Amino acid sequence: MPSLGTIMALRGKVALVTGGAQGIGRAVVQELAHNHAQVAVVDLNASCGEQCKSELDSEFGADRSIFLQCDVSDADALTEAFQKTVDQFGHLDIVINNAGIINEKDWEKSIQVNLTSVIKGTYLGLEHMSKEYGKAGGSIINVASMAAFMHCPHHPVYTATKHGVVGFSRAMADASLLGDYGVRINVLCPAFVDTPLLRTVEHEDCLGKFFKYKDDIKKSMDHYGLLKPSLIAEGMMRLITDDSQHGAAMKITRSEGIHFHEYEPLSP
Ligand SMILES: NC(=O)C1=CN([C@@H]2O[C@H](COP(=O)(O)OP(=O)(O)OC[C@H]3O[C@@H](n4cnc5c(N)ncnc54)[C@H](O)[C@@H]3O)[C@@H](O)[C@H]2O)C=CC1
Ligand SMILES: CC/C=C\C[C@H](O)/C=C/C=C\C=C\C=C\C(=O)[C@@H](O)C/C=C\CCC(=O)O
Repeated sequence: MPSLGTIMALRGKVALVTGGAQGIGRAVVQELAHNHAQVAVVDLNASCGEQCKSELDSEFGADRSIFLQCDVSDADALTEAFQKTVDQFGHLDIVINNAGIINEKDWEKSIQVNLTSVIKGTYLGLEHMSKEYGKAGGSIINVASMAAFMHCPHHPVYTATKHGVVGFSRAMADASLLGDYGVRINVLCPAFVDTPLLRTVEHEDCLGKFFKYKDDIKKSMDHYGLLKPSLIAEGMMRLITDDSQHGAAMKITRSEGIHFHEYEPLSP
């Protein structure tokens, strides 16, 4: 049952979630709609996106969401998705750059989706929310991973992209303070989560030369355990609704639950 405070915080708010049709993004979309936000589901997968939209319409009504098929690595398409969201709902308050892949074979694609698109999505979010553009402010959450605090030998480029997402997000949080953007920027770092992404480690096309380590990855998953997408959505809602959170790196693990990485403070 959503808290009254959360509903009050999100009623009338507009959120854009990339990779919102499945997995973690789908759980976040569900929680946002459940708390009376309007949601733009941005995803490459048309069938999953249409299914997601149909489910949201049935539960919350057709005016609660839109589905926009988009490859986030296509900068023009992502720009158009942001604009269509504002055209549909009138404004934008929350951006969640969540879409991500594991592909150590086409590692350039991994960088495009996991890092370049997060940077572009952050800048697009600022164009539609930052006071530097005459907008009303908002919140951006970028999705990294616990891989950002480790050196995973089985997926090194994925690991690099997630390290990059953390570093970029915290740097932009500091820039937002210095520039008085009025936009809070945080990063969410889950451990292993039970989603379709984990199935990609079964495919040589995704792990490439590291495919021979797939059993080691499974041992890691067994060791650290799998989280439910709903717990990640719970952490996401805290970052969205807690105005004191800015420049935070939220970690979510089986061992520690929802907690934060300790850093030096941002610029005074
Ligand atoms: N599943 C896990 O164990 C963990 C996942 N993460 C991160 O969480 C985020 C979401 O991952 P999951 O929900 O697990 O994955 P998922 O594969 O279940 O869902 C990802 C969604 O993103 C979409 N997507 C992929 N490439 C896209 C593109 N180029 N343009 C638009 N949409 C695209 C997919 O169609 C899918 O609907 C990713 O950034 C991932 O790196 C972080 C830590 C752990
Ligand atoms: C093939 C990759 C599959 C999924 C992608 C996912 O993003 C990768 C996660 C990689 C590592 C997960 C590590 C989980 C760690 C924990 O659960 C912690 O309890 C303990 C480990 C280290 C703590 C390091 C720290 O907190 O700084």
